[in-house]
Amino acid sequence: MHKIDIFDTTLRDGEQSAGINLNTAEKIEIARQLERFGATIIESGFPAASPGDFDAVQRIAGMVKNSIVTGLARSVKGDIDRAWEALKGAEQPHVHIFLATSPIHMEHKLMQTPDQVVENAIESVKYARKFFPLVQWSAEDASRSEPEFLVHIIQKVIEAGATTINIPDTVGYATPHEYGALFKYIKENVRGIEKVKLSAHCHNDLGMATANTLAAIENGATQIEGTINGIGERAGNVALEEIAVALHIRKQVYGVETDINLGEIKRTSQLVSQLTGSLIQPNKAVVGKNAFAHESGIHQDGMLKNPLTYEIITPELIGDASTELVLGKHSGKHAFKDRAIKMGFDLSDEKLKKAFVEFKKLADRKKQIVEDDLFVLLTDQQIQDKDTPVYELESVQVQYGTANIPTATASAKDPKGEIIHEAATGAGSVEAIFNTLERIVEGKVHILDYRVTSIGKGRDALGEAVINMSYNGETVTGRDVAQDVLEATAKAYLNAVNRQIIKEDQKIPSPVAAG
Ligand SMILES: CC(=O)SCCNC(=O)CCNC(=O)[C@H](O)C(C)(C)COP(=O)(O)OP(=O)(O)OC[C@H]1O[C@@H](n2cnc3c(N)ncnc32)[C@H](O)[C@@H]1OP(=O)(O)O
Ligand SMILES: CC(C)C(=O)C(=O)O
Ligand SMILES: [Mg+2]
Repeated sequence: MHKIDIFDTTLRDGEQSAGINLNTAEKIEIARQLERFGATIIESGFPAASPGDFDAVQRIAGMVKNSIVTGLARSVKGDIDRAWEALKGAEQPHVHIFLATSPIHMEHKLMQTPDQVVENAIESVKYARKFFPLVQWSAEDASRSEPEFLVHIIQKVIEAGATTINIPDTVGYATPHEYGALFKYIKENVRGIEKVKLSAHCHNDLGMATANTLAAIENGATQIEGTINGIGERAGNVALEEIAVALHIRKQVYGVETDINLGEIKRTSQLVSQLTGSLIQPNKAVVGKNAFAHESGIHQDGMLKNPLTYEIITPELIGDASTELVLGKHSGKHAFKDRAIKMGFDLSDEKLKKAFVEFKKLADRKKQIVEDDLFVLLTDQQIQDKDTPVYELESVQVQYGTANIPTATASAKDPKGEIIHEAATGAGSVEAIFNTLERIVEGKVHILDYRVTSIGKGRDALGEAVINMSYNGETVTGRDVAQDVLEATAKAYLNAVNRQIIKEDQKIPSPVAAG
């Protein structure tokens, strides 16, 4: 099995994403992490682009020891001089020169003839080799270039001293078959190609960057370029974490290895996302929030019986937390029971079945079921399962008017079975209810959070109240639903108090401690 190099361009091509602008401190932090991640080469910027980029490249070059540090330069002396100034302090100074080779770029952008482009390329590479031991030359827009011209110019730049040849699919135009064939063609037709590194650089405009990069590897690429999380110009570059994991999981197919430390993937991805402000789509391969989340009952059942049924990558491989069985409306009873047990509940099969029916109803209403929701639901069954005496609301009434002090009266059965009537005022109707109920229940209540939401649409929508409170020093959540939000509020209040009473009585674990 032979090794291929990983060229990370998160700090150069990645930063070319609309809306991303990293300062030097941020670039340094990412570069340090890329070194831990195991990138062979870190492209840290474009020194001629701005004083800030120059500064970042210079500082990273002086700091990083375990990866080669490079900077980009156009095919002009001024850019190469600037790159040398920034990179001369690096352990192994490396420069990356690019020049477009496609008819459209040569004619309309560079406004040079193909012969002028060849001359220009030779001159720059020769000039760079006066300073740099390592010179990478990139044929920008290679995938839309004439293959014969590409072979000709590559031959010339190798003779001029280039140590790496890069064949970019600059605009993400190639298909895997075409891109692989281009590598094969270059390998077969350029003399001395085996003496230099041959690199792939793919963009994702047609969503084929990963497939194209793997096709290049199958056809002899010895270096691949990309970014963390696939950030970059337009639709981005190939995501390095996808390549690294694909090469690992399917090593029998590709037969190559890298120096990437797979266990650093998650940390690197999160750091890049955080510092660039570029969010990762939840279903992103390898690093998306849902990459190891299983939502449907059939999959969850399979996962519980044997994780290999639905998991080809373990989260541990990339330094992620563990697999998540997300409970939602597609979940089944196996996953529901597993979670209930993990949360410390010991319900009879019959009660579990009832709780599951309630859970399905709730899942239809709510986008996301959180641990608190499950806790409420399971404790409700536990309340019915065992019979710990609790509070029961008999009635609640509120007097409200803009000219009056809001006043609430309420009646509730206490755990001893006695009916208690109380009244209190408050700054508003809700506070009046809270104050009244606090007189009914024994113990100290402190409201931490209170939310009401409507369930359903239209004038007859139900109101759901969720109250998070501290009751006798313990944090507990209560929830209830009613046609009127004030009634839902009073019920949710007593629901929270009851839950705490039952927890204490039946030694139910608190939701925070539950797994
Ligand atoms: C495929 C890629 O990702 S390539 C890298 C792209 N990255 C960037 O452009 C980021 C940094 N760029 C910059 O800061 C600026 O564009 C600079 C400093 C490089 C140049 O700025 P300016 O001198 O103002 O030129 P501007 O960007 O408007 O135009 C680019 C010029 O470079 C020329 N050029 C483009 N590529 C090359 C090249 N590889 N070699 C030589 N010249 C080139 C263009 O033809 C154009 O020349 P012209 O001014 O004679 O028409
Ligand atoms: C500078 C070159 C290598 C590039 O980023 C591209 O062609 O996409
Ligand atoms: Mg690019």
